[in-house]
Amino acid sequence: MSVQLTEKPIRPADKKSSREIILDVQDLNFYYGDNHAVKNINMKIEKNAVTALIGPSGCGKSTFLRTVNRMNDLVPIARAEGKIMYEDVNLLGKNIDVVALRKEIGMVFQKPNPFNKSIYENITHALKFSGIKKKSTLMDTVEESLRKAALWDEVKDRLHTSALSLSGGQQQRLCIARTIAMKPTVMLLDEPASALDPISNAKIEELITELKKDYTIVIVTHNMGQASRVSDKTAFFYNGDLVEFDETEKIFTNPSEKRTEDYISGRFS
Ligand SMILES: Nc1ncnc2c1ncn2[C@@H]1O[C@H](COP(=O)(O)OP(=O)(O)OP(=O)(O)O)[C@@H](O)[C@H]1O
Repeated sequence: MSVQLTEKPIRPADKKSSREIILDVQDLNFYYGDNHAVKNINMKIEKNAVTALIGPSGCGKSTFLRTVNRMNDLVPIARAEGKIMYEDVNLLGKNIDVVALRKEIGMVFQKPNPFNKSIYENITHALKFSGIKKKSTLMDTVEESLRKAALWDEVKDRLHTSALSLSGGQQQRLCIARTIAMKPTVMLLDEPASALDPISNAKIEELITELKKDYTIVIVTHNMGQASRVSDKTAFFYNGDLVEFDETEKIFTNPSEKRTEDYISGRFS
C-alpha cells in the first residue's frame, strides 16, 4: 500500500530490489534547545535490509530514529534541519501528513505498549479509525498480521481476550502485528527486545530476519550480538556523530575507525 504523504503520491516500494535506497538522510542535524543531539548525518538506508543503530547511551540513536517518522515533533524545544528523502519526498517538509507518514513508517518501542483492549481490537482499532468496517476484511488483516508477527498460533483461540493477559514477549509481537496491519514499508524498532526474557528475545530476532523480506527495518540496539546477528548494515553513533556506517560484517570484524573497534569490543559502553 502506498500512502499519500503530501499532494504527491509515493510510488509503491519495489519489494524485489533488496539493495535500493529507501531513505536518504542528508545533512541531518537535530537539536533539543541548545543540545545538538544529532550532528550532520548523511546516511542511505537500503530497502528490505535491516540497519542497526549502535552506540553508547545518549549518543543520539533514538533521536535519529524518532526523527524519521516525526515522533520528535511532539517535543516543544526540538528542531530538525536537513532532509530525509523517502522516494522523492522530504519527510521533514512542512506539508507532510504525519499521521499518514507514521502508517507508512511504523514504530515499535522498547516497552511493549498494547492498548487495554482485546488482541483483536489492538489490531483493528486503527484500521476501523481509517474507515475499514467490513468484518471479513478486518478478520483477514488480523490473521495476516498475527501470522507475520509469528503470534497467530499462540493466540488464534483467544483473540477476544485482553492483550494485557499476554506475556511481555507476546505483547511485543502484538505491537509488531499492530504496526504490520497498517501495511508500512519501513519499521523503526527502538530496542524492541531489551525488556524481554532471552527466549522472547530470540523470537523477536527470528521475526526481524523474517520481516525484512517484506519491510525495511531500522533497529536501535545495545546488544552487540543482536546487531551482528540480525542486521545487514550497522551504523555506529558517538556523541551525536555518525562515526561509521558499513556492512555489519565489516563493522564487527574489521571496522575502519578506532572508536568503533573500542565500542564493539566493549572498551567503553
Ligand atoms: N525529549 C528530550 N528532550 C530533551 N533532550 C532529549 C530528549 N530526548 C533525548 N534528549 C537528549 O538528546 C541526546 C540524545 O539522546 P537519545 O535518547 O537520542 O540517545 P540514545 O543514543 O538513544 O540513548 P539510549 O541508548 O540511552 O536510549 C541526549 O543528550 C539526551 O539527553
